[in-house]
Amino acid sequence: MSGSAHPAVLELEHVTYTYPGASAPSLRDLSLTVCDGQFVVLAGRSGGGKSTLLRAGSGLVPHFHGGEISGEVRVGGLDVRRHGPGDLAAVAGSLFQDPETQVVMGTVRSELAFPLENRGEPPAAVARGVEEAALALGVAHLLDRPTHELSGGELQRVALGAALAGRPRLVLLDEPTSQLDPVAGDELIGLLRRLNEEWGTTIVLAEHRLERCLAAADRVIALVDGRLACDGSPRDFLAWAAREAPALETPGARLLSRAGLAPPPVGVKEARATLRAAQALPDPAAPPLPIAPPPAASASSHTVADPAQPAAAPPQADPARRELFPPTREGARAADSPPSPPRGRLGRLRADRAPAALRLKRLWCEPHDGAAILRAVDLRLAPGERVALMGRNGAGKSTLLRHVAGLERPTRGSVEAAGRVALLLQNPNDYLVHERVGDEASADALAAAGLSAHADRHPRDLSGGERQRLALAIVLDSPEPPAVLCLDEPTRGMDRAHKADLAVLLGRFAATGTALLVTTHDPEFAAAFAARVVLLGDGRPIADGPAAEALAGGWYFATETARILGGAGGALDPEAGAALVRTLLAARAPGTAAPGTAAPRTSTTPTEARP
Ligand SMILES: Nc1ncnc2c1ncn2[C@@H]1O[C@H](COP(=O)(O)OP(=O)(O)OP(=O)(O)O)[C@@H](O)[C@H]1O
Ligand SMILES: Nc1ncnc2c1ncn2[C@@H]1O[C@H](COP(=O)(O)OP(=O)(O)OP(=O)(O)O)[C@@H](O)[C@H]1O
Repeated sequence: MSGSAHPAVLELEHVTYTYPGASAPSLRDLSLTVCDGQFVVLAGRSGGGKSTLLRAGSGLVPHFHGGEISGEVRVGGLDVRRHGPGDLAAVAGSLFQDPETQVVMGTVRSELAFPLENRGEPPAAVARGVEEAALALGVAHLLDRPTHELSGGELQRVALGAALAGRPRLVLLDEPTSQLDPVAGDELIGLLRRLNEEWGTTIVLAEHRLERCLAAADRVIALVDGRLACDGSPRDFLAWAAREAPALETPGARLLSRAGLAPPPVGVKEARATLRAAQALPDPAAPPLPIAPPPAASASSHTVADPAQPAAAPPQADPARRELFPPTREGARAADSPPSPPRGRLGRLRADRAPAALRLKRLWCEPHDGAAILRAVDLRLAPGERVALMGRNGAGKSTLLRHVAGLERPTRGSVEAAGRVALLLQNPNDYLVHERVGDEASADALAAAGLSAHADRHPRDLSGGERQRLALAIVLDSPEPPAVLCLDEPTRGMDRAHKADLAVLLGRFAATGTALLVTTHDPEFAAAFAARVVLLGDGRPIADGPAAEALAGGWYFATETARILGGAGGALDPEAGAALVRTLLAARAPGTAAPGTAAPRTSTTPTEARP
């Protein structure tokens, strides 16, 4: 794919790179050329080397990370060994996986201005560049806000704005949509496509959720264990994936997931047709919907534990833990799936009478200097309930979880939990305190997170997806399952196979009576683990109902869901795919409107008049 008439902007020649202290190279004899005007997607499962390749393009490898590099990397003709990130920034703008660490300035305006000022642009050009970037990224309303107050998605957009503000020739992006809501994610890919088509900007983008970006790409490079495994058009890539991925699989196949490969990119129109076809078919494999009482609450003390407290010493194996962390991943997969929650009106009645695992009563969060973030939120979770908390960037999801876990006190209203609340914050780095992965969590928890092989490494040296899984292992690692488990975007940076594993693990927690409250922008993951979706808008639930209704109906999810299902011709992870299809089909049960037309059920939470 390098035979373009356009000049090369990123060239790698026989590059082998090993991080300091690492036992094996993260890039192996990698040669490729990206030419001006290309839109390249980097694919490959977690740990394959995508971020390392992007770091080489920005000069962080080797200048910041150190390590050993052989071969040659040139960016805009500049040899990366002789030119550091400062020089290369004039050619390449970068968005890394953790916008928290990338955003350095105090306000959004100064963050967007920084790269332009750094280049010595006159004030008028800086002001214009800031305005353009803010408009393009939809962050103009945030310009004077302190960056430390921004939500995860807002921060991601600001970091990208700063990367684009100087109109670089090459843009390197590491999972730029991982924290964006579906609409913002689509807009971002659309924006990159426009930059690419109208300005000729070269895009190199690493993503796990290929269904969203593959249609925009004209070239896909797949890395497996640091080697170039495929380099071609999206069509070539899919053919390669279909051919090679099963061969990479262990029996029982998760199909394409081992290589982190996703379903074919289809247009939304085509996807909708597939969705309609799937809905028209009866599903003989769909299990009956059992009505079972939820498990009894295990405790009734009205306390909210401090999740900031470090986990107790690695616990001893006990029966409850064995149930949560079976010895091997395969064992985990073979474990019985969790009991389905009660369905239908009878189920809801029973759930309403059962003791709550969590109750929010007219919860308000009102900062001194701004509009209310949470507005009279009423929410009740039964023990074992599996709830996905969804909604656009800045809707208040993380703020809600922080209140549930006691990290923030409500300005009005109350939070009651029937025992310990465990919380995984959005930034995995907040949890890493030891020098060794093996010291961060017990061997069982590491095994459940698929990290046993990394026990002797430094936590900060893990790839983004690996670090996210480690933070999860730390939070889930305790002698007793918590009464309430809150996870804030736990699948960030995770490939499909690990997402499916997490859904199974969460199911086991729910089966022990833990209520799950999990924020996610990923409808596929929500379909795989959640029975109920609460959609937050403007600080209060605007829809609250069975996952099937929320995910299959309404404008918010229909496009995204259709696109994912559109590729379901055997390529979705079977578990997630089956759950999604069942969810969609269940949405057609008598009494529910057809997907695509159903208005999500509105919750009973009224707006409280503000004083
Ligand atoms: N700073 C580092 N020090 C040592 N090893 C590292 C470092 N960063 C990444 N690695 C290792 O290099 C390999 C490639 O990691 P990389 O982050 O490039 O993968 P990736 O494909 O981007 O993964 P993900 O999708 O999880 O972000 C992995 O084995 C990872 O553990
Ligand atoms: N101290 C504060 N003062 C004013 N506004 C704040 C403060 N902290 C957060 N906000 C704003 O409150 C809103 C809700 O933030 P929150 O992080 O809860 O959103 P979210 O739904 O989790 O978003 P995302 O999906 O992007 O992670 C955001 O617009 C954020 O900028």
